Amino acid sequence: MVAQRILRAVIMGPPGSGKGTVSARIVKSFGVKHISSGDILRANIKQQTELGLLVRSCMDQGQLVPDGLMSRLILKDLKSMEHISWLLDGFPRTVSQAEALDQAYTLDTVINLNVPFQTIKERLTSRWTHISSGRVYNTDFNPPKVPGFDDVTGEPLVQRDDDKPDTVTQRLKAYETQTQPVLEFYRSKGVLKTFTGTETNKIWPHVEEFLHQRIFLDSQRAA
Ligand SMILES: Nc1nc2c(ncn2[C@@H]2O[C@H](COP(=O)(O)OP(=O)(O)O)[C@@H](O)[C@H]2O)c(=O)[nH]1
Ligand SMILES: Nc1ncnc2c1ncn2[C@@H]1O[C@H](COP(=O)(O)OP(=O)(O)O)[C@@H](O)[C@H]1O
Repeated sequence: MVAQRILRAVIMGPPGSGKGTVSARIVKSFGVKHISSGDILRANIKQQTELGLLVRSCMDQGQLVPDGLMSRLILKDLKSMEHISWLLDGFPRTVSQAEALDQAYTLDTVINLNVPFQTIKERLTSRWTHISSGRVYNTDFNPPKVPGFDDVTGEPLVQRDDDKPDTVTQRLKAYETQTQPVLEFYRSKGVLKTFTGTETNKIWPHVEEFLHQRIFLDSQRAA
């Protein structure tokens, strides 16, 4: 099913909560454009752009990239997508970023994946990533068909530098102090929808059902 109207959505949750995995399913079911801030930054690092050189050390240390830079980057991208439904993943991550987004767009919904930190730590150390597409695998949960290689391109997979246990701890701290307040920001606007669990396969049917209803209700209202 393709969304009947332009959908403006954000997916949130701690690092490793399954944002990328759930986003891929949303793209497949609803035909929206997935915009992942982490994928955009990693592509810049890989291509050794000026931006890539600037953000590399922040990311390696599990710290957030400065707000102004991040907001300019994402809002510029969104400008070229006025008539496209999108799902933002990894942005906003601070209240300042949420305010910058709020000044430019009204969101339909914010999907929040609430997964315990202990579950996350185990997942991230076994995450394998195809950097240029953002596709993620996991040695237990969704292993690639050929170990170490991407299913679609056959290119090698890598373990992200920031998925090392120490850096994961740093990223979870950054999430608690800087990103959790964003949940309150969206709760007060009435757009936050939280899904709690430890397994993506159990969370996903609820997300899918919610989005079906959301899109259906909105298109009825617009009619
Ligand atoms: N064991 C397990 N791993 C999962 C589950 N859902 C996602 N993963 C894996 O956990 C890691 C983090 O998921 P990802 O979607 O990249 O999370 P993000 O950091 O929030 O975008 C990846 O290696 C996924 O393949 C799950 O339900 N169980
Ligand atoms: N909106 C953002 N603001 C600041 N830094 C960001 C943002 N998005 C991504 N980053 C940087 O990129 C890193 C990786 O982000 P991401 O790929 O979204 O990780 P994960 O999905 O595992 O949480 C973050 O730890 C941070 O350094």
